[in-house]
Order: sequence, then C-alpha cells, then structure tokens
Amino acid sequence: MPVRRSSNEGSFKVSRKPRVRTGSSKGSVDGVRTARSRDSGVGRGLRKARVATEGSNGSNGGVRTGEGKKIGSRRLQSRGNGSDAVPYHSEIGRLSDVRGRGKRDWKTRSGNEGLEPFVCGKLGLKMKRISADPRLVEEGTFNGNDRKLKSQTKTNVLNSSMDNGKKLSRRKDYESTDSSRNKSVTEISKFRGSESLDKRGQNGKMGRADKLKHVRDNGIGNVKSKISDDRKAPLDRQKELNHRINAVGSFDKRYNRKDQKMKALINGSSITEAPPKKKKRGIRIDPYDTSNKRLDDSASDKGTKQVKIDETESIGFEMSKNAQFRAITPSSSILSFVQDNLLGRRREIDFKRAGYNIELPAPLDNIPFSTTPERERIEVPAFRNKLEFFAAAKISSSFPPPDLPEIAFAGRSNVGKSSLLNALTRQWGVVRTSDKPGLTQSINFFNLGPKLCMVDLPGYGFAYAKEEVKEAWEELVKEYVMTRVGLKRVCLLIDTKWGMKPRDLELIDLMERYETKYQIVLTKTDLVFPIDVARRAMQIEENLKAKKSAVQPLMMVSSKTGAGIRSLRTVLANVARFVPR
Ligand SMILES: Nc1nc2c(ncn2[C@@H]2O[C@H](COP(=O)(O)OP(=O)(O)OP(=O)(O)O)[C@@H](O)[C@H]2O)c(=O)[nH]1
Ligand SMILES: [Mg+2]
Repeated sequence: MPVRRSSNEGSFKVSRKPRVRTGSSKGSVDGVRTARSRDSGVGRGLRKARVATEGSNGSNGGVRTGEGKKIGSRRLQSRGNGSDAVPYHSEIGRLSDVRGRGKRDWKTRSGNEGLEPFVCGKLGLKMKRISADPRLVEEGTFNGNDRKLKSQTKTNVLNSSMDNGKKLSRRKDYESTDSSRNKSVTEISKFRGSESLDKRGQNGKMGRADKLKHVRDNGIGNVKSKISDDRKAPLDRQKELNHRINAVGSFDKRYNRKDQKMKALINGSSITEAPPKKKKRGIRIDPYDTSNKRLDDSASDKGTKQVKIDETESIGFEMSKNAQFRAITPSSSILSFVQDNLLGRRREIDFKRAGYNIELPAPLDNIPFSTTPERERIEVPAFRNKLEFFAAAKISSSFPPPDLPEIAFAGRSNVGKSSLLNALTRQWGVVRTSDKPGLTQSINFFNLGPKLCMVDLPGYGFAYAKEEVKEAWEELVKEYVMTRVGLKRVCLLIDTKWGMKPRDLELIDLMERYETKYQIVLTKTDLVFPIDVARRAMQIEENLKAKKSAVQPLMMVSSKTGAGIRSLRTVLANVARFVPR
C-alpha cells in the first residue's frame, strides 16, 4: 500500500474538513497513517477537522496516508521554521481515507513531535474537530471522520485487499482494527471524563491546562486516578454518618426516629422502640337521635347503649341544642303535611313521580305539566299582578305614605326574603338577591297591583357590612315594625336549618309589645331532610304557644323548589282581602 509521509521539515496546517481517518496500516512507523479499514481509529463523528502540524520532523512528524484520493481543493498552511507549504492534496488529501470513530477525538501528541505543539495549542479551540489517540498516533494512526467518504474508504480497503490477493485476510484485518478501535475508544472515554472535569477546574478541580500537563507527565492512565481523586467526597461514609448524627443530636427537634435507627446501626446496638401510638377517634353518639339509626343495629348493641344513656342521665348530662332538636318527635299530622307537600330535601325522581316538571323554576309551585305563562300559573288573583318597585328608605323619614296594606318580609340576612318575594309573584329578578348576606340595605317598597304593597326589609345578624351599618339596619327595621300604620302582616323568615336565633326572638318580643301581627315562615326547606323540617316546625310552634301576635299556621316554603309557596300565597291574599279600607 502506498504510503506517503510529510516531506517537509517544517510545520503545516490543514484548514477545512481534512476528512482524516485513522487506520492501522501495518508497517507504518511514525506519524499518522491511513487505514485500510474504515473501522480503525477513533473520531468517526468528526467533521470539519482542521489538522495542523508544527515542526514536523521527518519520520515522527510525517503523516501517512493510505490510498486516499484527492478531495476537493484544500488549503495547506505552512508553519514553523522555513518549511515549505505542502500541497494539501498531496499530503493531507491522502489522509482523507483515514477514518476514525467516535464523536470526539483525542489530539495527537506523543509519538508525533511535529504535530504536538500545534495540536496542543489548539486543543481548547479545536477539541471537537481534531482527534487522535496518542497511542494510535504512536502507531501512526490519524483520526478523523467523514461520512461521505465511508463508501470510498470501503472501496479502497476492498481494492487494496483484492489487489494484494488477500481477500480472505480481510476479515482478519477488520477484526484487528476493531480491537484497536475499541481500545482507543476506551481511552477516549477516559479522557472525556477528564474533559467534563475541565469545566469544574475553577472549583479546585483539575483545570484544562493542568490536565494536559498531567497527561503529558503521567500519561492517560494516570488521568483516571487523578480524576477519581478529585471526585472523591471530602468525608468518607462513616465520617459523614457520624457528622450527621452529631449535628442531629445538637438539634433536638431534628432528632427523629430515623436518625436514632442510623446511630444504632453504627454502634451495633438495638433500639427498643415503643410502638407508635394510634390516635383514637371518638364518635359521639347522640342517645336521643333515632332518625339516623341503622336498621341492622343489634340487640346487644341496644343493651350497652341503654346502660350508657342511663349513666349520663344519672349524672345530670345536659343535652346539647342539637341533641335536643334531634330528640323532638314530630306529630303525625306535621309529618304527613311535610310529606304531602314534598317539603324537605328530595330527589329529582320524587318530583317527577309526583308529576312536576323539574325543568321549570320552582316546579312545585306549578300546575303539573301546565303550559300557561308564568303569571297565569298563580291561582290567587292578587299575586298575578305585576310587582313594581316604588320606594326605598334608609331612614324612617323616607318611608312612603301608608296608602296600601303592607306585607313585610323580615329576618336574618341571607335567610331568603328577597327570593321569597320573587317566588310568590313568579317574577324572577324584580327583587335582587345574592348569596352574600347583606345585599338588601334599605327598606324597599313594591306595589303588587293596586291593592297590596310588599316590603322587603334589610336583614339583621351576620352580614358583610360594618357593625354600625348593621346596627342602623336593625334600628330601621324595629322602627318600621313599631310605627308603620299600614303594616298588616310581618312574615318573619327563619332558616329551617338553623332555627330561631336571639335576634329573631328580640324582634318577636318587639312585635309582641307593639301588637304587630307576624307569621313565621320556614325557608330553604329543600336543604334539610323532611323529618328535620317537621321537627323545626314542632319546635317553633312550641316556642310560640304563649305569643299573642303570632299568626297560625306556621308556613314552610322553598323558593327554589316552590314547595309551600302556593299555600303562603293563599294566606297572604286573605290578608289583603280582609283589610278594612
Ligand atoms: N336552596 C335554597 N336557596 C335559597 C332559597 N331561598 C333563597 N335562597 C338563596 O339564599 C341566598 C340569599 O337569598 P336572598 O333572597 O338574597 O336573602 P335575603 O334574606 O334577601 O338576604 P339579605 O338581602 O342579605 O338580607 C340566595 O343565594 C338565594 O338563592 C331556598 O328556598 N332554597
Ligand atoms: Mg334581600
């Protein structure tokens, strides 16, 4: 195989894509040789390598090529002491057949004095482009990569083999080059490890310059040990554990069971751990509540419970308000009323079965499957009239003249006063409502036809407003119910879920004193179970027994489902009818 070597004594530099391949041509002595096999060498992925040698001196500095062909025009720069420029294609062009493997290559160094200074000088800049394994370089292998030339090299190798009549030995050659390639790849990977360390050079680790120096002085094999030294943690495992335990010991808060275990492991002792305590969750059983009692409660259970109840009674156990409420046993007449009017929380299927169109707002207020317009659904003529706002008052002097009989809606904030007005008249949106307590902040007067006036009062109790403002509302309401001449009925709304509160009782006392007629209306019945609706009704009726101004019966409604709305309409229409003019 013809091999050419650099003839110039000086240095030379090859710019642009030398397409250098490494090889393992036998018989090559010094410098970089070309390969007969494309597999040999390293730096397969190398592209655009700039190869330059400096101070090539004869046998060492020469670059040998295989049967490389001229690849385009290449520029060759001469460097060094008076050396002549060597045409690229004549020297390096032949390198084009020398192919290596690997993405990165090592720079040539030892064994090629001519290449060393320049390559080392350019190492930082051209690391990706030039590669050569020092050992391979010593053997005369030059690395490079050019995929375009793969086939070319293949052909060259084949041709050369065929030419020499050594077809059968070709495989052998490949194998030998493979092994050398593998070796070189291992070496490179070692060096790559050090490359990555290079970036950490500033942190007291091996810098690039140091690394190169180290390679020069000790060879590649020692780089690994140097690197591993650098990578070593300052504390070994034992020291680290001790250190951690000491640190933990100094901070009681951080001294947890995990660290205790670790310490015991180190000391070889065993920990006597107390089993973690399980937090017991106590369930308070309401002895008077039979509503939610499970059917499968055993008889033996009953016995033990009975004993417990007796015990609590004997020590004078005071029942909570909730327990008292649950202890109420509603009468059968109230229960059947609640059941018949579909009051309380119901499933949609129940409404459907009862024949109501649940697609419509307040379906229980409808005539089942009626198609008549909204206001025509109302059977009570007084409530078919249009609801019209006509006055608002924040102080008593702003009250309009009491020309018409008035029905007022009072109660805590958010109890559903404004919603009930809309539901009664089936004119949704005329009175503004909100889920935020405290929307209605003045006394609002509405005309319902020529004969009746509806009054929406501000709420009392909790509301999103300043204390003084809320006090002002309360005073205004009290003044209204005490002094208003045309006031024929106050609907005192009570939330079915929460029942009567002290402020409700305060207002009741006031109306009792001023003989203002009032009627209790339980609202939002759709939010509680039917049995609780009945209980609440029983409880309130019991409280109102001695009240003279309270009008019976107690009403139960839901503005959402429309339950009880028709009944309330009928009652209130009678108020308007029997008002003496
Ligand atoms: N589920 C259910 N919600 C209701 C019912 N009545 C009213 N609400 C809701 O309760 C909230 C308060 O209703 P409002 O009519 O604004 O109450 P309010 O008493 O006028 O409140 P203030 O004007 O703040 O005093 C609104 O979100 C209503 O939708 C009801 O019967 N059932
Ligand atoms: Mg309101």
